[in-house]
Amino acid sequence: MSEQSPEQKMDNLNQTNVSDHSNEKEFLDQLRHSIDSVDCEIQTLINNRAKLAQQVATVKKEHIAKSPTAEKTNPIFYRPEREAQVLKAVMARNTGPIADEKMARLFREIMSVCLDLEAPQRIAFLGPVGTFTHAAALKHFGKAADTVPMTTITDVFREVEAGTAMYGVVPVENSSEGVVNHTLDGFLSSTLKIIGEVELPIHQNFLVAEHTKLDGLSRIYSHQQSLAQCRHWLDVNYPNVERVAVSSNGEAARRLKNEWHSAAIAGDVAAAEYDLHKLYSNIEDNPSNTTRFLIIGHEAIAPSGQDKTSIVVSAHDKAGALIEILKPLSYHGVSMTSIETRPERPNKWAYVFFIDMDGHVNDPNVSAAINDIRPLVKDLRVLGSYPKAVL
Ligand SMILES: O=C(O)C(=O)C[C@]1(C(=O)O)C=C[C@@H](O)C=C1
Repeated sequence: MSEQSPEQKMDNLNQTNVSDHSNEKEFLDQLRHSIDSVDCEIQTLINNRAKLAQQVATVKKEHIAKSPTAEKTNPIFYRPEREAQVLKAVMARNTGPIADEKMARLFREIMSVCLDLEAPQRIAFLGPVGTFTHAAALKHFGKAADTVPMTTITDVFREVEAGTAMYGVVPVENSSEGVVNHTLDGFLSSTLKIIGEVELPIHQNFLVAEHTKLDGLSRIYSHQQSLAQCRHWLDVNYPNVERVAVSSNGEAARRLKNEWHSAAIAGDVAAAEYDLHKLYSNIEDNPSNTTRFLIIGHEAIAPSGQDKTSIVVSAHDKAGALIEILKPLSYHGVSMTSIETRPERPNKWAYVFFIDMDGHVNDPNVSAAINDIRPLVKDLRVLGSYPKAVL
């Protein structure tokens, strides 16, 4: 009899049901044996994929070596547009039973390891360890990246500008709290580009340590914003326990190490990082609360097929200036996805507008709209075109 293909073996097992087997243990052994052989194949295939990524790395290095001396730079291994395409393709062809997004997360980690083989990536993020920005960095780059906490948003910009970190991750807006001014202002004094975005649903957990005495809780630590996001839940469940605002959720989680009478409110990454137990999950009053983060770096990113472009413009101080700026977008059929205003320091009463639009700066309608805006403003800078968040 000819050897069965892995697919045929799977079909046979799927068609058998437990009750057909007089010996349950025998069936379990058979299933586990099949899992072992599938694992073997997956492992070989992942290593094959990694070898291909290593070859891609060689091509990238050779390309730089062949370029004229004046243009010689370090090869760029991280390609966000390609990663976005890979993840979208994974989701599009997925047939289950694993959900599309969960399958894409598995591939996210495989690509993270492949990129690490090409060249380890050092990523600065607004720390400390265990914050939602840390979670965003891991979600975007995967766990193989070397993520390094920074104390302030300015430090993240500096670290990337200096080249000590290749990329940075900073929060830019929260669906209930609004924009993060420090991040927008960071772009006014930096030449760094936006090379990607991450959206993270903000889910809060009620965390305790192994040594916590639940009947003696006297303090709940968290960042002020997180305490506010869980106010109703706390009023119902712990109305008489003191709420203590600390500098970050990561710091709240860290404090439980030495205190038996305290709990913390923080996300999954903090729970894992400080080995805490999730007594209650998803305790936020608004379950659709989401934070958006930006990835900052030096390079311009090629189109992925589903991109966003961010610009910052410094408007003339005259009536109707903003209306004039927006007209070319509508004329060229470019859809604006957000606009934020910030004071243009040091000039008193002058403003800059941060505008996000659909499309890549290489798209003819986007570049035509930007070219038409230029003569209408004092200054215009394209902050970057980058793939829309996939996961
Ligand atoms: O396609 C590339 O340029 C690769 O380096 C390969 C690969 C991958 O593993 O698929 C790895 C890293 C890049 O960020 C994008 C994709």
